[in-house]
Amino acid sequence: MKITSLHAREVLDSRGNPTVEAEITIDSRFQASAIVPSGASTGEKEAVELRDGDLQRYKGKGVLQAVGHVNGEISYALLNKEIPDQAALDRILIELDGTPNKSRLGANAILAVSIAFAKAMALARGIPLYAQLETHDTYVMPVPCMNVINGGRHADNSIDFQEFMIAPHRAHSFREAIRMGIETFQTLKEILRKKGYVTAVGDEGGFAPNLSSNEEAIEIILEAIVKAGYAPGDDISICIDPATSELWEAGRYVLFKSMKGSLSRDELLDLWVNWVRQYPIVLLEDGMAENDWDGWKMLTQTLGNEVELVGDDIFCTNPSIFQKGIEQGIANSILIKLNQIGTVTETLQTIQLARQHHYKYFISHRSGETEDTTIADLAVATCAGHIKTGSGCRGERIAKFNRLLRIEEELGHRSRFAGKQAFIFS
Ligand SMILES: C=C(OP(=O)(O)O)C(=O)O
Ligand SMILES: [Mg+2]
Repeated sequence: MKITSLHAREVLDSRGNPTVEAEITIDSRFQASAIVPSGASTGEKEAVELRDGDLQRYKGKGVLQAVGHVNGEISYALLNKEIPDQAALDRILIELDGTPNKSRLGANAILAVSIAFAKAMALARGIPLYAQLETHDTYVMPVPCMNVINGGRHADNSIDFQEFMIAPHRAHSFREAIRMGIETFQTLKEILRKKGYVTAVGDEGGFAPNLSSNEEAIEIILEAIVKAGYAPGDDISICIDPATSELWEAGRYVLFKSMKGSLSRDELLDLWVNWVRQYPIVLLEDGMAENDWDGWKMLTQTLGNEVELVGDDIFCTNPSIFQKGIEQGIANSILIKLNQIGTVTETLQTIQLARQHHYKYFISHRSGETEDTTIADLAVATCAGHIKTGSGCRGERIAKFNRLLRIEEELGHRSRFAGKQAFIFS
């Protein structure tokens, strides 16, 4: 296989910020493109997203340097060379960059090329992207964990915690799960409207009302589940990502939006214990901050046998940081975001590590997304069992749901819906 053309350009993500799109042609015939997403509540150890910093363009957020690296150095290294597979391509990109965090060429430049190559290889082999990423006889369709109430950095409202998701797990298929989730989402909208709350949405498409407390977010979602005709816990459970690294300040958790006060790690732990025992919560992501490893250990020791504890900011999809976390008994699940690490190969390595150590892995979008649907294929390819990709009213999130609906139809009897088993304690 030879890359016969490679071109990048600056396009926009769902927040209207520039991002990198790369277009690759293999053997002059197979052309594919990929666009990288972008986070807002990013982990400190994520691979570096290169931004121009030129305040005259897009308030410093342009990505022309990263685009230039694809069109210049990266093209020069790749064009017309024999590249047998993804691992070989990603090795060249990593070595060319030469830094531990992809800060020279930019993880946005590198990942766009890495994903576009995977797609072009799939075309060249005449197989779907999910089969190119991992080939199995049968696949697992993921439970869509739909973020129906947004807070934290993803919405200008009164809620401290970033994501309140519903997981419609008691379904026979992905198609049915989506219907259950959307019915609940639309019922939630009616309830919010009747209570006089705004029904405008946050970055990931969940509603962003000014609720009176963080608990009210859970209570109102439970009300919507019941009103939509489903049983909380049996049919639809709740997942939360409070994104607590954003709250961590001088050794305390500052709830700056709701109570203008702060909690110690023991107090925050108490809050999670109460919530997990009181509500049908099956998954808690980033329940402690990335720089609070002691808090994470306490959280895992206390709740690690009751609920899926997902590490996002603390692991950054990075196999060596994750390895350390495993050794220290932190979490029982890892969030997977391709752009936190910057290549397809390293993402798959991290997933492999999770499998070896019996951790769950949860595939995720970013709060700044695009029409690129690679994560839908990644979730199916790796039989991850669950995916979070927003809610039911923003095109860049719906694009992933629609891709999953098409994959399920295409696979027919070669797929089964994950159901509640997707979560570590079902
Ligand atoms: C998706 C998330 O948000 P962001 O993309 O802003 O990091 C997250 O924190 O899990
Ligand atoms: Mg998170």
